Amino acid sequence: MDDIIIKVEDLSIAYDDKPVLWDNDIDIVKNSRTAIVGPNGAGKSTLIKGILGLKKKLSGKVSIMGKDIREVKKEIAYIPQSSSVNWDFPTTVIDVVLMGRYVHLGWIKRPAKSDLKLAEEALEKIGMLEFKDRQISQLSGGQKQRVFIARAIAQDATIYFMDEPLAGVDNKTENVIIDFLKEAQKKGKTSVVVHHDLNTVKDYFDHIIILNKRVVAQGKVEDVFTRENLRKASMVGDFIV
Ligand SMILES: Nc1ncnc2c1ncn2[C@@H]1O[C@H](COP(=O)(O)OP(=O)(O)OP(=O)(O)O)[C@@H](O)[C@H]1O
Repeated sequence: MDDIIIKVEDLSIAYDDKPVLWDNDIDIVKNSRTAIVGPNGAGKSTLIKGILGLKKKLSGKVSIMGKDIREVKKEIAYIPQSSSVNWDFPTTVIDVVLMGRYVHLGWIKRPAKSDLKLAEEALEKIGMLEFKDRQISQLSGGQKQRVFIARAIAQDATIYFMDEPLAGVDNKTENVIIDFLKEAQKKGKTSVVVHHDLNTVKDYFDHIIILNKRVVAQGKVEDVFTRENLRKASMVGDFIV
């Protein structure tokens, strides 16, 4: 039996009385690289927000590492959809990465030299150290996404949630992100990633949740990533599994 790190029971979420997730039971396997796939409007972002307690539930229960989200916040890194972030906010690259350290700071709430060192190392890892004093508004889409990855690296979380981190990024950034996910897995971490490109699912992930308001299938990529399940989620298109 696989170890379950996130357990979702009976989760339903609605916007203005319109249900977007309905009665979902989901198990996320510890130390997996799990993709969430589904057509536009399937509720993928809403599922992540529901798990993280950022959206009010109509019903349901979520436990992470056997606990309520409020007790395990330090262990969780969340990279939201790039388009939902206000990139005009006046702040520098290094300050964004340092935010990853804030969950670890005590009541004084000021990053120490060691935090700065970790933030710089994270930027170095993703090839962005030379941009550390730049305003985030002055970065390309791929560079912005890499800064978010650096923030997640600096946080040193146990579970990484990413909402379409590969949307609109260049090849180099895509490789940086996938290398990060694979390296994190080697260190025992778990990642849960909203993903659009069905052609790369098999290379990038080992587990998958196929969603269309309800979970159509979940499990190992090799077992459930089938044409039949994609069809059930209305998302085969011209894709051949
Ligand atoms: N703040 C909101 N208020 C009202 N409706 C919303 C809100 N956010 C999302 N929705 C609706 O909920 C449904 C699910 O949205 P969600 O963003 O979770 O889907 P998704 O699967 O992530 O979609 P995409 O692949 O297009 O990003 C959609 O019909 C969307 O229009």
